[in-house]
Amino acid sequence: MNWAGGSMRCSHCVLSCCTGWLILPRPEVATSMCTDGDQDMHILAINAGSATLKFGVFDPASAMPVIESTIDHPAVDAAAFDEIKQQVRSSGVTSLNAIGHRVAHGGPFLREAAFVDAKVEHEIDQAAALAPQHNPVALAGIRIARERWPGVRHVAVFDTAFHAGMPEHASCYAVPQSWRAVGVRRFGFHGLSHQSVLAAVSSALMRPPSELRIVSCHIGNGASVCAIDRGRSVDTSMGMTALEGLVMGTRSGDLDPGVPGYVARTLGLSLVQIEAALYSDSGLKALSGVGSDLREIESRARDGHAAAQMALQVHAYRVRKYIGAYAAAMGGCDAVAFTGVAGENSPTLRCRILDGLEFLGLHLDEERNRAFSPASEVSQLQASRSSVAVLAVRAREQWVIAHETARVLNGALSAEHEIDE
Ligand SMILES: Nc1ncnc2c1ncn2[C@@H]1O[C@H](COP(=O)(O)OP(=O)(O)O)[C@@H](O)[C@H]1O
Ligand SMILES: CC(=O)OP(=O)(O)O
Ligand SMILES: [Mg+2]
Repeated sequence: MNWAGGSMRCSHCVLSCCTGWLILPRPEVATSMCTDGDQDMHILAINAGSATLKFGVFDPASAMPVIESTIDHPAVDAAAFDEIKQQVRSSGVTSLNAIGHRVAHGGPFLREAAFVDAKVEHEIDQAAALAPQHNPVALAGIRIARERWPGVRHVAVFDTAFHAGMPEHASCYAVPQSWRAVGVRRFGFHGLSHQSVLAAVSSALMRPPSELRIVSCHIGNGASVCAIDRGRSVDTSMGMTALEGLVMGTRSGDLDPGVPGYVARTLGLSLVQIEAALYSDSGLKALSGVGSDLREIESRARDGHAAAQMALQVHAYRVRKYIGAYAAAMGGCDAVAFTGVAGENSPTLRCRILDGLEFLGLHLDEERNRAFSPASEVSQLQASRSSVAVLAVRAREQWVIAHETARVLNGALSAEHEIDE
């Protein structure tokens, strides 16, 4: 295997021209060719989201997972890890080189993937107030995994890292200096997903990241849009917390900052109650009245359920506004990409969102849109007359976690090697 400069390089992988960026091996050539005779490496990647727990075992030299699976509830507990361990065992993997954990918020100091030690654990814990639905769960996962696989190294991989270089005009809130001094600023999330969209779009369009202005839309239970300008996140819809931006399964997204004060005074709600309502009882769940699952809401809307139809319109309108705003932020847009479980699986969602963006030169091909299956990894969905590419991309967060974990592991191994010499 070719490891250079602490990041993975392989002559058979796509995007090898884009040194320094995530390189996704093409499935048809990656398996075995990239290993160059070295022993297989097995990395378990764990991605605890707000609605689902996804995991996979990867050999970082291969695009194909050894196993990849989703547990359809967000609980990260002993039972979930029994299930993971059992699936790892039945896949034939007998030992793991490392375990990578997705951690949503790295706080102000953790700007890249790192081994989990006491200091890193402390920072993840400190950032829990900024990601209350995610960081405590990730920490719980790290602690259970440490018990289940003693002796294996654990790496934390952060959603916020991809946005760490966001320009100040996008990361800054216009609030008093004393607030900014205690860390009130925008961070952004879903970085692993947006990072893999960048690689997939670049590969599909056969253009390097340095030539592309991409609006990446990650839509699952949590959802965010990212403006990726020539390889760099220059803005994203989530901010200091994962509450800002799009309408989500149970989260409100953007809100007039005057609302919390108003409902506190008129409804007598405490800050804790307001926060809980904005995280867990808002979004599609509040608007539709039939729960937070987009599949169910789309089905009810088809049957004429008025609140479900309204919820879908508000949801799509918010995404559409961000696409327009980010095209303006980047001075144009070459590609709009959809990823995340809902973004990949729902052609009607993509259609609703893009309806009205023809002024950008963006035209969807209905047939291609309907035909996309996440099994095909990435597909172009634009009509031939469209000057903006439209893509659906299978989210590869677990793969990015494994890739980053391997990078940290190999960095440490080569440092140990240098010391030995
Ligand atoms: N086929 C589908 N069509 C539309 N939405 C879907 C489909 N399958 C799942 N979803 C939505 O995706 C959500 C789960 O998204 P996911 O990205 O796994 O969640 P998380 O935010 O926990 O990472 C579900 O709650 C559901 O609303
Ligand atoms: C940050 C976030 O909302 O993540 P998820 O979509 O996995 O819940
Ligand atoms: Mg997720």
